[in-house]
This record gives sequence, structure tokens and C-alpha cells, in this order.
Amino acid sequence: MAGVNLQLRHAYSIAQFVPTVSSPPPLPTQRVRLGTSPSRVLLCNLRANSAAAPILRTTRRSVIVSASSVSSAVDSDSLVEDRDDVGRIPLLEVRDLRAVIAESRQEILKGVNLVVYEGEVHAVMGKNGSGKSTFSKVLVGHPDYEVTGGSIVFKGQNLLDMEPEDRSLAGLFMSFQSPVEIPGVSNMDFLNMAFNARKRKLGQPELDPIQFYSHLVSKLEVVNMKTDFLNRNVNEGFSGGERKRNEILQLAVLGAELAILDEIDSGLDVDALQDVAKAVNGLLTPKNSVLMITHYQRLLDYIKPTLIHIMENGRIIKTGDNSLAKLLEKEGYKAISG
Ligand SMILES: Nc1ncnc2c1ncn2[C@@H]1O[C@H](COP(=O)(O)OP(=O)(O)OP(=O)(O)O)[C@@H](O)[C@H]1O
Repeated sequence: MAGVNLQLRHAYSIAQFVPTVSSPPPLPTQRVRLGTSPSRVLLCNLRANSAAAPILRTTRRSVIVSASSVSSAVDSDSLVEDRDDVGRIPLLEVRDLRAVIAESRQEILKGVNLVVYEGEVHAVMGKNGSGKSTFSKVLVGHPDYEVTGGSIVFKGQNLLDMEPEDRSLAGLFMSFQSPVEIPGVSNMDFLNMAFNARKRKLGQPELDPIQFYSHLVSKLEVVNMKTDFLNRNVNEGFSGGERKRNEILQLAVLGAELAILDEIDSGLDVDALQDVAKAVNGLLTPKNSVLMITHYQRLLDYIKPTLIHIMENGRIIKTGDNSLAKLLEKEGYKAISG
């Protein structure tokens, strides 16, 4: 693979440091300090996930099942409306969200409706190519997509009016399917800068490197990562599973009101899956919520969802409880989409 080099860019407001593929990469041999907004650096994932990181989609399942067995699945709107929501304020409210690929104008999201309340865990499942990742990327403001209709309200604010960086600082965290490397930037520096940027935004005191280290070590224990990873450059040479753990470390360190986890279980061995799930569960509070995209019931055995949504062709077509995922695991999507 060609190397990934950090280059200063001004084309997008989301990231001044955008990893781009370049010919022979002069890999940095020493730690560099970034003279830019750390949350922008954090959001370089947005660009990199579309431009530099290859996304492999090879699994397409075909299963024959009986539609009559969908006892737990109902139309999403009715189940969402039936919830005991009296007096509760939605953390995230998505209404009739439509989005196209900015370049080709192809419509991918065709009217997504979803409401997440504080303290809830939502899982989005669906066949390959149904629009799950696009949905999560649109939530964080990925520049590859343009919203053409509908609304997204996060903590009472119109998310669509906010730059990706501001969405992140407002408490939206996204763990990408393919976390990118950031050569030349140590994990420790990266986390410290991003952490302090959020503190500044919240009007809270920043931590100096020594205070931050103590904070960080406690979080390392949560995700069961060795301290060695702090001095390594972000994701550089990390295995797939280590990258996923590192994403959860970022979440643990930065905190977020809503964590969007895109296939956090992919590529994890059984022990790593349990560690990651334990860490995510440990971060859940009555105020924090998780929206996770997954293909497999096994993750939901560890992180219990409040609701499961099935996405098909850019819409949520069913919402149900955990039995919906069990049904899918057993019988496949034909049980739902016919
Ligand atoms: N930037 C893009 N350029 C071209 N096509 C895109 C782009 N983003 C999404 N698509 C297309 O939109 C559709 C939905 O993709 P998306 O990644 O959201 O699906 P998904 O449900 O997450 O799939 P998977 O389960 O395989 O990860 C796919 O057909 C994909 O090829």
C-alpha cells in the first residue's frame, strides 16, 4: 500500500491535516506537534475513510426464511412512538433524512427516521449496501454526502447547521469501520490535544500532560491496552483488532453523549470483542447513548440494545427488540424484507 502522508489542506473545514496517499512517503521519524485544532485532526478520519482507506465489502448473504416468524418486528414509526417517552428529551432526532453522494448525486438515504433518547443503545443492522455507514457518516458531516431533505436534531441543536468539527465538540463521536493511520502523531499527543479541545469547548479546565497521563492510564485499563500503544503513532502498524480497541480508547478518553460505532466488532477475536463490549458498557450512563452498526448478534449479546433497526435501501424498515437480531441470525433478511 502506498504510504499515507500528512499534508496541510484548506479545502475542507473539517481537517487541516488530511491524510492523502502520496508517492514515496517520507515517514516521519520523530514525534510532531500539530499546530492546528486537534478536533480537526480527529476528524481527518472523515476524509481518510473515503479517500485513503480501502473498504472491502465481500459478504453478501442469501437466506430463505418464513416471513411469519417476524413476531418482534414492527414498523419502526409505531414502535418508536409507542415507547414510554413522556417527559424525555431526545438526544438525537432524525426525521425523513435524505442524502445523496455529493459527486454523483446518487440518492443513498431515502427518508431515515430514528429517535434516540439519553441512556439508550440502538443497533442498526441491514444487508450490505443498505446505507448504514452512509447514515452514520451523514450524521457526523462527511463531505462525500449532501443532505437533500429532512432534519437531524442533536441535543436540541440543528446538526445540519454545524460543521463536522463542531458536531464532534458537541459530543458526537464516531468510530469508523476502517480507522486510519496518522504517521508522525503519537497516540498520546493526539488524545491529549483532542481531549483538551473538548474541555475548552465545554469551558472546563484543560489537563497538563502529567494530569492527562493519569487520566489516560485509567482508560487504558478499561480497554485492556498496554501503555506501549501510547507512544506509537496513531494506528500505525496496529492490527485490525488493535485499531478497534484504539477507537474505543479514544471514546473512553474523550467521552461523548452519542457514540456511533460502525462495525466495531469486525475483525475482533473473542477476547477483544469482550474487552471492547465491556469498555462500551462501562461508558454507558443514563445520559450517554450508543448507536452501533453491526452485522452480528454476537455483539448484541454483550452490549444489550434498547432497539434494533433494520435498514434497507436507504430507509429503516423495521424496528424491534433483541429478538429481531436473533431472528436475523437464524433466518436472514428474507424474514424481514420478504
Ligand atoms: N462515496 C461513495 N461513492 C460511491 N458510492 C457510495 C459512496 N458511499 C456509499 N456508496 C454506495 O451507497 C450504498 C450504501 O453504502 P453503505 O456503505 O452506506 O452501506 P452499508 O449498509 O454500510 O454496507 P456494508 O454492510 O457493506 O458496510 C452502497 O451501494 C455504496 O456503494
